[in-house]
Amino acid sequence: MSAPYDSARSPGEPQTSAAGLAAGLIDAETQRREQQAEAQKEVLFADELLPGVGGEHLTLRDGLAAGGSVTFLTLAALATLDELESATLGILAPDIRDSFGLSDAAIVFISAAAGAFLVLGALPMGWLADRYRRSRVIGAAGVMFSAMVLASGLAANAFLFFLARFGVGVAKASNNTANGSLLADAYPIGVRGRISAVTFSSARTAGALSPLIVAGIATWAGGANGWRWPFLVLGLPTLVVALWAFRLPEPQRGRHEMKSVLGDVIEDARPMPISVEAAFARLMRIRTMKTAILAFSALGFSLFTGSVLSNLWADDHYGMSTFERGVWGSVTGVAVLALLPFVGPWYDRVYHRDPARALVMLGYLLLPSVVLLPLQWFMPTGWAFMLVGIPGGMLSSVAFAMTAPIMQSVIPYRLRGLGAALGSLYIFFVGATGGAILSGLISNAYDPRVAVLVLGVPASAVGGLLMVRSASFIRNDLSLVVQELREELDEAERQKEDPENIPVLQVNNIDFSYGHVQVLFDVAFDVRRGETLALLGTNGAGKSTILKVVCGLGTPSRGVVRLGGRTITYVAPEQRGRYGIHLLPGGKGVFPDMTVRENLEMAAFRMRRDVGRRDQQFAYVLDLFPDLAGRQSQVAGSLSGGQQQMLALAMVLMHEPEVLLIDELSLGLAPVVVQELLVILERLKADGLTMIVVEQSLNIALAIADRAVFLEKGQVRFTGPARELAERDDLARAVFLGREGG
Ligand SMILES: Nc1ncnc2c1ncn2[C@@H]1O[C@H](COP(=O)(O)OP(=O)(O)OP(=O)(O)O)[C@@H](O)[C@H]1O
Repeated sequence: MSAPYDSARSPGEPQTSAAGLAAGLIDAETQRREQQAEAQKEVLFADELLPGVGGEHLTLRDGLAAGGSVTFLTLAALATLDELESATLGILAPDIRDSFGLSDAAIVFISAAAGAFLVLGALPMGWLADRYRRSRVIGAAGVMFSAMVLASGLAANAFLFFLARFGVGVAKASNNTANGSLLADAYPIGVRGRISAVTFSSARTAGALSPLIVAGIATWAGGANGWRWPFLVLGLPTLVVALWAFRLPEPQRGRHEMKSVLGDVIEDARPMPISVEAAFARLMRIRTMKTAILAFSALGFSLFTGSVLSNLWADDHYGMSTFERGVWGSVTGVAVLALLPFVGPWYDRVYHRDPARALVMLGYLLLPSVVLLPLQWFMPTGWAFMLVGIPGGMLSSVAFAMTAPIMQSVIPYRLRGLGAALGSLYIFFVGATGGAILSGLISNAYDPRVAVLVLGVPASAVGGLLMVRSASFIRNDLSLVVQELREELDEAERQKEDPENIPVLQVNNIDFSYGHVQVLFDVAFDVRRGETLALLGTNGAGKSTILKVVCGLGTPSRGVVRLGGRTITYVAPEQRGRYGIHLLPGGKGVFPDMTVRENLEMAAFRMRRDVGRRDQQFAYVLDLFPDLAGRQSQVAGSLSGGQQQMLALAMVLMHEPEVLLIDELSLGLAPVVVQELLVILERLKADGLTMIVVEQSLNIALAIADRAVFLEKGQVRFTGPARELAERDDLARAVFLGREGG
């Protein structure tokens, strides 16, 4: 790779001075930034074309009817039953400690780790939710939850108890990921706020009742083993609901977005598996999502530790009794529950008119705490302290309840499970864990009040302001959702009209960035079966980057890659390899200390179980490269540059590629070697192989390519027959200049 080349200068005016070169580079970078700023500003569609915006306002009843209320009731029941046992570890800690002969530190460790397990489970659950029938994932997670809760009650020793709690945490992670994803596809966009509010209320109520129920069952059972009974009693109902969940219908992914934007639902009968890495790379490019996650992570610093710190302060500073603090906790809990029935419908109404406004309003719900917190913590009496604390707590909690609907609207529908997992990782690991550690340290060094003032107040301010800021991105992010859906519809229609003529590879509307630097802008081209396409362009134009995007080594921030009509944008590189996309990278691509034969055997590793096919492929490759056939025992590092390039090509061919991507075929090779390589490529072409060849030399490209794509500064400037490019003086000259300059 090399720095951008100033293609505007003519061959007669070489820029020899360092200052001239620097000026050229600064110029090129300024142009790129302008291009990037322009691309990011772009809001492509009017508000009423965005998913879930405009049109008729839906009642909750109509919304639920659209997806059948069974799904909602089952998932709300699961979330609620999960919460019913949430107080077990807290309430029963002394009994469990005595029963297993543990120290205080050990039981505290098990309780704290149980929270972390929930976060650990988010990733696998999200991954499963994006790949498989969600009803099965939810059913299996429910059965696992139930079994693990029962196992907690039956555990014979502390280690088994710990393992059971690990299972409970992991299984519970399905609530945020798989359940959320299923709800989003089961019910229309217009009721997401209300659905989330009702589920949240129901789970919160169960959470509030949990201590009472757990303590009640343990007391009723009595004795040294009384602590085991709450687990045994509360584990069973989940099993019944989980078995029922297996039967829930599986709605098509993204159907409500499709209906809202396209008025129609497109079937994707054979969706490709999604890689976690690509999904995360794509998700972190959704600016609304990124900012909202950061907002809630910041807020986590005050949200998760607020209650503990307040209780400590109420006890130490105001001398409030446990009972008084209990009453206060319940009043705050009830106040949140009282507000939720209003906030769900309110969110849905505002979002329906203007999604950006919904985010601004959520940000505003978080900001009053900036004033209320300091006020609360300097109150003269305990009761005043409690009373002033209630409104801030209420507002933050209801804003938190609306995280799910926000995420569901901006995350691409194929990535909902992993998107929710990413959100959980940030919010709980950064917000909750980071908040807990810092609050603990500050609180120990000073007191809880200092911890809240130093941490809680800025966290609320940052959280609220980030939320308000996220509002400025949502139109753009939703526009991208619309654009992707429209592209899918166009493609579905094209495939229906002409099913015989689907390009083997499609690259559509691709934007790609390295960090914050965007280097591809709206790149699009097709490759037909058996065709050879040359990718040409100035240095640094983005040719190698396109190959990375096609073979999965880079995830685009926008756009689609398809293989044989199937979307592979988020498919892992090794999986793409299995589907037939292979890259021959520029530079040395062999193991220098191994012999030629060993190199080829490494490449044939995949076929180790199919000896017949392996031998056949060996024969094919050795026939193509007779020079290598005679050097099989020679160490690869001792071959000439050209022979090494041939060996690298032979190794890629051992994988039986369907689409072969070749980066810089002729780089650093003598013309005579390049000629030999061209003869081989001709033969591969005759054998029907589809190829994309990145080339600096126009002559070489013209010699092998049927069609050419010319790139400049990350944009396609020309697509057409290769010989037409040769006639385009302006572009052809840039390639030659690039060659000279590179
Ligand atoms: N890993 C990377 N991190 C950051 N920037 C990168 C990275 N790789 C490439 N770039 C930049 O991305 C732009 C496109 O690079 P790319 O290698 O795709 O261009 P190219 O057309 O293949 O050029 P060349 O023929 O010089 O290799 C260039 O500005 C380059 O500096």
